[in-house]
Amino acid sequence: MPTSQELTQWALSKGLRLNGIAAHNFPQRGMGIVAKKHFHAGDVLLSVPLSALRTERTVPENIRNCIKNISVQGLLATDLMLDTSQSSTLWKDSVPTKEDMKKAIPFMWEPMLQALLPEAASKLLAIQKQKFRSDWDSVSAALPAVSYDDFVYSWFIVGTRTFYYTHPDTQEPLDSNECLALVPFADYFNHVDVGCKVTFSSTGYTFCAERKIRKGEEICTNYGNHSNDFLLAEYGFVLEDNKWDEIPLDKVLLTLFSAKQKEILQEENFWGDYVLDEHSVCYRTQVAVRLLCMPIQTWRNSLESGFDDYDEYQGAADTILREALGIYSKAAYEKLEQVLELSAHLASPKGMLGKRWKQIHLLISTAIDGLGGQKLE
Ligand SMILES: C[S@@+](CC[C@H](N)C(=O)[O-])C[C@H]1O[C@@H](n2cnc3c(N)ncnc32)[C@H](O)[C@@H]1O
Repeated sequence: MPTSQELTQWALSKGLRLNGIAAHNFPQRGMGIVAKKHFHAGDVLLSVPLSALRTERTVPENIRNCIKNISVQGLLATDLMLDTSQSSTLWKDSVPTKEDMKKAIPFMWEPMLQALLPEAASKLLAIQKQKFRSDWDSVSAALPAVSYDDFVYSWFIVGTRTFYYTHPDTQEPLDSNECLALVPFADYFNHVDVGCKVTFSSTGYTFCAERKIRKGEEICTNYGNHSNDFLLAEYGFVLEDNKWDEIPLDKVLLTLFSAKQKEILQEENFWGDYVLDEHSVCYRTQVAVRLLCMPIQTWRNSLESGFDDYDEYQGAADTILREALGIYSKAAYEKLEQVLELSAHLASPKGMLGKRWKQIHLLISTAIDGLGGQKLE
């Protein structure tokens, strides 16, 4: 693993401007960025010129031309995998190893562990599998000597480290999933729910302090307002404190509605996408559940005038929610028990899955308590 000084020198040689920050190894999080001095809100921490980026256009033509129908992530991964240039060795040596990734990234887990993922993470995994399969088909057809294992590793190194990027010449981008760039050194920033300010312009990326930062503190960015299920599936970790966390409720709620009620909710655009966050169930959920306890015309009138949280139907709506959440809570508890039975040699996935199911169980229990229900085990 290169030293912090070596990485600083390497970054400077690529034209980056570091203002009192350095790469640093943090326990449980791998490489991150540390403040070497005090900062005030608004201070510039790091500037990265466009010339330092790895984008679709920096991939050598011989690679670009020989692979058909590949995503930008797949193309960057192929380039990274085949890159033996001296100038990127140091950065390549600083990113997590294949073994680290195998422990953290659910895509690389064995099916028995994948089956223990929460619903939202599992759905994301299914999408990844489809996207990866398509890229792998294209790469293996063009470059038959490439190893599957190496490509999976590179694909996730890219997936966990890219920033939103569009070339200055690009008009309106069609698909934001294809607007990607690797930003070496800046990709050492770890994630928090509210991170330092990142701006992208025609000259590159600028990272600024969003608050006072003390010397010695870790400085993080925000990869997006993601739930912990998203972070788990896409990045291989979950946050302890995450103001954006939420869990889907469709599985326990959709079955409660009759065909007629489903039709009404679909007509009014309130069918599905029900979620629970750390405060309460979402507005969509409240509206839909009211349909289960209100006369249809009263429900329609309320839809126009706005639902009053404390009207005469609140108690009935709470009872329905309490029962549905109770079922969810029991299922979460059973999953947690299954996770706790996993063998000790699976410590990393076991720890992460256990943490996530505990968080889910707590979210549900807190919501039930908020409805006046009994505290759950
Ligand atoms: C963009 S990289 C950040 C640098 C990375 N830590 C490294 O060692 O190179 C994203 C990866 O860092 C790790 N990471 C980022 N934020 C984290 C956090 N808050 N807690 C634990 N791991 C985190 C995850 O492994 C994630 O896939």
